[in-house]
Formats: sequence, C-alpha cells, structure tokens
Amino acid sequence: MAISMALHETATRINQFYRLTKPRVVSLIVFTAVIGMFMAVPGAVPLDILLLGTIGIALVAGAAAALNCLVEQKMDAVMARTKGRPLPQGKVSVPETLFFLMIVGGAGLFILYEWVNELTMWLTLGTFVGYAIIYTVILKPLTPQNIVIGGASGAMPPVLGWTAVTGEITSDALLLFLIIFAWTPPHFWALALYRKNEYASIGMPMLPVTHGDQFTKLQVLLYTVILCVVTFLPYVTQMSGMIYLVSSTILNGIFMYYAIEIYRNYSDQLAREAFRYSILYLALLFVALLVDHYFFF
Ligand code: HEM
Ligand SMILES: CC(C)=CCC/C(C)=C/CC/C(C)=C/COP(=O)(O)OP(=O)(O)O
Repeated sequence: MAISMALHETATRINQFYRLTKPRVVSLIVFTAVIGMFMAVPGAVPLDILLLGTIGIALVAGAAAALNCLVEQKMDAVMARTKGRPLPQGKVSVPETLFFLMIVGGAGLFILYEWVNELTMWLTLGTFVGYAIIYTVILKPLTPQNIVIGGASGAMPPVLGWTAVTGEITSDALLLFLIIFAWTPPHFWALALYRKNEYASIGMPMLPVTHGDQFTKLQVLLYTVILCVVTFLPYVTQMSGMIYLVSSTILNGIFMYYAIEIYRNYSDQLAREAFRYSILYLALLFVALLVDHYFFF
C-alpha cells in the first residue's frame, strides 16, 4: 500500500515537471523540426541524427517553455487559461523548476553539440534565448508586436532540423522558417481576440487590448493573405510539387474563410474555431510538404 502510494506520488510529480514543458505546443514544434530534417535531403535521414537531433531540439524547447512558465508564474496565476499550471498551483517550486530546466536544456544542448553538429547547437541556443528571454521577458510585456518578432523563435525549428542533417542553412530552409513566421500572427491573434479580457486583466499589451478588436481582425486577415502568398513559394521555387500545391490551396482556402468571417461576422466561437484550425493547418501543411517531398511529380 505504502509503495503504491509512493509510486503514485512520484508519477504525479513527474507529470508536473512534464506539464512545465508545454508538451502539446512543443510536440508541434518538434514535428516541424523533424519534417525540416526530411526536407533537407532527397533520401533517408541518418537514423542517429533523426533520433538525437529530435531529442536534443525537444529537450531545449521544453526547457524554454519551462523558463517561460517560471517568468510568467504571477501572471499565469491570474488568467483562467493558465492558472492551473504547476507553478501557480504550487506543485513545483522555483528552485526545482530552475534545476529542472537547466538539466533538461543543458542535456539537449550537449546532445546537439556532441552528436549532431555545433551549428545546430548554437542555433537552438539562440532560439531558446529568443523565446525565453527576448520574447518572454523583454518584448511580451512591452509591445503588441511581441509575437511578430517573438514568432521568429517559433519559426526556427524546421531550420534546426535542416541544419541538424546538412550542417548549413539554405534558401529552402528559410522558406520553411517564413511559413511559420507568417502563420504565427493569425494563430495567436485569433486566440487573443477571444481572450482579450484576460490579457487586459494582467496588463499584457496584446494587439486587441492596445489597438482594439477591429484593427486586430484586419491584421489577422492581412497576415492570412501573407501566409497564403508565402505558402505558395515552395511550389514557385520548385521545392515542392502538385501534391503540396493542391493541399496548401485547400488549407489556405479554409484559413481565408475563417479570416474573412472573423473580419465580417466576428464571434468568440468563430475565433476559437479559427485558432484551433490554425494548429491543424500547420500540422497538415507540413505533412503535405513531407508527402510531396517523397512523391514529387
Ligand atoms: C510567439 C509565437 C506564439 C504565440 C504567442 C503562441 C500562443 C499560443 C497560446 C497563448 C496558446 C494557448 C492556447 C490555450 O491555452 O488555449 C497556444 C497554443 C498552441 N500553440 Fe501557439 N503560439 C506561438 C507559436 C506557436 C508555434 C511556433 C507553434 C508550433 C509550431 C504553436 C503551436 C501551438 C499548439 C499546438 C497549441 C495548442 C496547445 C494545446 O492544445 O494545449 N504555437 N499558442
Ligand atoms: C527549439 C526551441 C528552443 C524552441 C523554443 C520556441 C518555443 C518553445 C516556442 C513556443 C511558442 C509558444 C509556446 C508560444 C506560447 O506563447 P506564450 O508563451 O506567450 O503563451 P502562454 O500565455 O500560454 O504562456
């Protein structure tokens, strides 16, 4: 009995640390990194790079998310969406979180340095600093353009995957970066529209709080148009073929529908759906890139 209680308690503790890493967001981030690896070569990705690169990038991304949770714990305690997180709930302490993220992040960087390559290690460290320091600490509380600039960190993982395999950055890798970079504003501002009051309550200068709903809706629409243009580029540059063109056109059509409807007939429900769709969109777009890469015609 005592042993099973102790086991249960240990599992619960481990789960709290796991939750600090924002596992769902990080899964999609790692997924785009893995697809970046496959896109970088015509044939198979060496298995050791695939495994160690993925583990290394995932560990550093998880550490970055944990540092974000640490920095924002007081604000997280106020917002309904975030108040259940481990730090505001007192499930883990500040020193424990610091220790955890340093071990996890350090292990990730070590793996990348030792078994992948130095360039990927440095770029991953730069991405960590970009998200956990430049975005979280400096830009987020300062300017509503925080996510346009901070989004650059979220857009880096396919580039990290690419350099893990090739050791260099090419224009095709930058195209993958551009796709996520253009996707981030409609992804986040759709959410910010229906979570505006929560952001206002903690004084976070998100676009709907500082510039109002109408302006934000217009920005969602504009960035969705930019996204459509950017996602056409892999076909134009012949990085991708027909499978990608058809898939991305359908995915973009649905995204445009949401962006136009948000602009013309806004409801929180619609913005919530658009936000959920944005996640599905990115996942499927990257699947389309991958499938097309191996069945190019
Ligand atoms: C600066 C850039 C970004 C900002 C500000 C942002 C913001 C957010 C926020 C606030 C949520 C939480 C929604 C909720 O709790 O209901 C969220 C969820 C999510 N984001 Fe982002 N995001 C960014 C970039 C990214 C990137 C680059 C990816 C992946 C490539 C991503 C993937 C996801 C996923 C998968 C979820 C759903 C998580 C869940 O279901 O718990 N985000 N995003
Ligand atoms: C490879 C590597 C080091 C990647 C790091 C990049 C990274 C973890 C990006 C995540 C983007 C993200 C979780 C945004 C959430 O916004 P938020 O943090 O403002 O959301 P919140 O309000 O839910 O805390």
